Amino acid sequence: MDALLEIEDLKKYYGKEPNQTKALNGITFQVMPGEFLGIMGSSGSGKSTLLNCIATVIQPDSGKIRMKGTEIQRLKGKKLAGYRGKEIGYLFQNFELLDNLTGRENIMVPLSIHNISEAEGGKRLEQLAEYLEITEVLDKFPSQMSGGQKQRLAAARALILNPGIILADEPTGALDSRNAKALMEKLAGLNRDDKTTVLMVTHDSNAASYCKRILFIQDGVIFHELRRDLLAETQQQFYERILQVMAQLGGGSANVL
Ligand SMILES: Nc1ncnc2c1ncn2[C@@H]1O[C@H](COP(=O)(O)OP(=O)(O)OP(=O)(O)O)[C@@H](O)[C@H]1O
Repeated sequence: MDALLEIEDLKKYYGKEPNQTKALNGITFQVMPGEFLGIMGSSGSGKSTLLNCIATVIQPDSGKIRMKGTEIQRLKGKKLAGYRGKEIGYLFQNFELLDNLTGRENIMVPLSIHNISEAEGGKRLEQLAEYLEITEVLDKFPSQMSGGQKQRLAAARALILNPGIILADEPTGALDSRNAKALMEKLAGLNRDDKTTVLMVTHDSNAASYCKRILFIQDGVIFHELRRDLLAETQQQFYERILQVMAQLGGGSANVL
């Protein structure tokens, strides 16, 4: 099977010597179609920089990012807009909903940007709303919703155009544990049943235990990988392995595992 997303020797340095930060210092990995991949690491390890490079929010200094074989740094104009809007769905920590639009209108934003009619997108909207349990807030404004409802609504917006991959940056960061669990169960369900590919950055070991594979990054490089044994390992056992790696993070990659 061909990889959906390929990251090859990605580097991004901020500032100049002697005060340079090597946020990404040669990161290489692949995301296969249907994967649920987590990226973990302590604060400042380069996680958001990585996601922002994939989302084309920032340009890496060197290395390659390929989506379905196409090098995204070469995309321009319509093709770049198509990649940003249709190939990736972005889920942010702080929801990033538009306060003066209703839930339904927020989910429709990507449709109108890409000139897709309400009739065409409406059916998927209703299905997503039902699955994500947000039907009752579709006509409310974000200020009238709970944090969990806002994030599930943001997930519907990220999914409305059926993107190749969901990029989630600390999606449970602003949620209490009950809402975090509800969101992760929905994302895991979409991954399992619809084969939605998810790449998620998180600090939260509980959220990470829903992933099938986790890359741990430290000082801009990958220093460890965990893969869940889906047949022999419970989610709780995987969670405990994640905690073991996290406990050693911050102690320097040389003495880990
Ligand atoms: N625009 C910038 N200018 C200078 N340094 C930056 C910039 N953005 C990030 N950095 C530095 O690059 C490193 C990686 O930052 P990044 O935000 O990618 O880490 P992170 O793992 O996402 O952290 P957190 O978990 O705290 O969000 C950090 O040392 C950070 O201070």
